[in-house]
Parts: sequence; structure tokens; C-alpha cells
Amino acid sequence: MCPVKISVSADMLDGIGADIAEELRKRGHEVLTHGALNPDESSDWARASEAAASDVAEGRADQGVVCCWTGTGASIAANKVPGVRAALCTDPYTAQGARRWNDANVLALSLRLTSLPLLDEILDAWFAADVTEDEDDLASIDHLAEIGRG
Ligand SMILES: O=C(CO)[C@H](O)[C@H](O)COP(=O)(O)O
Repeated sequence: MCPVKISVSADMLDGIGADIAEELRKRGHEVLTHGALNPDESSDWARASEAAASDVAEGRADQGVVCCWTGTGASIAANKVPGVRAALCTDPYTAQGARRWNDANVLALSLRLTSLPLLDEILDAWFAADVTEDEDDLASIDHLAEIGRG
């Protein structure tokens, strides 16, 4: 796994909110922070997640990690940003599939459900997975950009 630039957000420091940025840095990634992880910013989940997702969409980061208590608001907000494919993952298999079959570029996490050991497994799976070469999956991934246009 090559280190990449990750934009990470959380709306609170509860649970892995306190650890997520450091866990990514420990893996060698360069980390941009938003929301409760950045003292200069609003910590509300929609704005924090939008900020991290926009970093990905606009090329300031390679991938994003967005967190809120449930993970749902953060994933919904990130998916509103054109070019972002955010996936709410609660286990390593889902994280691997999100990268492999969906070319997900933002990992959404629930601060409530994700323990530190589980985070480790999810990040291992996320960063180890390669995007599929299956033509049908690639066509579906391409189609995502068309949904809602026009
Ligand atoms: O999971 C969330 C949004 O999907 C939030 O983390 C949850 O709503 C708590 O936020 P607040 O402390 O602002 O009420």
C-alpha cells in the first residue's frame, strides 16, 4: 500500500473521532483535517463531511474518511459532492468491496459502531483493495457520474 493524501472529518471527538487522524498518519498517509478535528472549523457533520469530500473532488486529497456518530449523515453529505463515491463501511469485507466494486473514494465511518481494532481492520481492507477490472462493474461505476444529471 502506498501512502496517499487523506482528508478526514468528524463532527465530534467521541470514540474513534479522537484517534482517526493519528491512525491514518501512523500508516504513513498525509492527513488534512476538518470539523471537530480542526479547531478553525465548524464541527457540524454536514459541513465537516462536505469539506473533506470537496478536498477529494477538487484534488487536494486522494481519498477521504468522513465520520459522524451514525456514519449516515457524513456519508449522505459526502455523496452530495460531485465526483465523490462515499461508502459507509462497518466491517472490513464491506470496505474491501467498496474499493473493489464501487471505486469508493471516501470511507464513511460510524463513531458509535467502529472500535479501534475494527477501524484497523477496515483501514487494512480499504487500503489493500484494488479497483476491479470487471467491465460490468467499471460500467456501473462510470454510470454513477451520470445519475442525477440532465
Ligand atoms: O450521526 C450523526 C449525523 O448523522 C451525528 O453525529 C449525530 O446526529 C449527533 O450530532 P449532534 O451531536 O450534533 O446532535
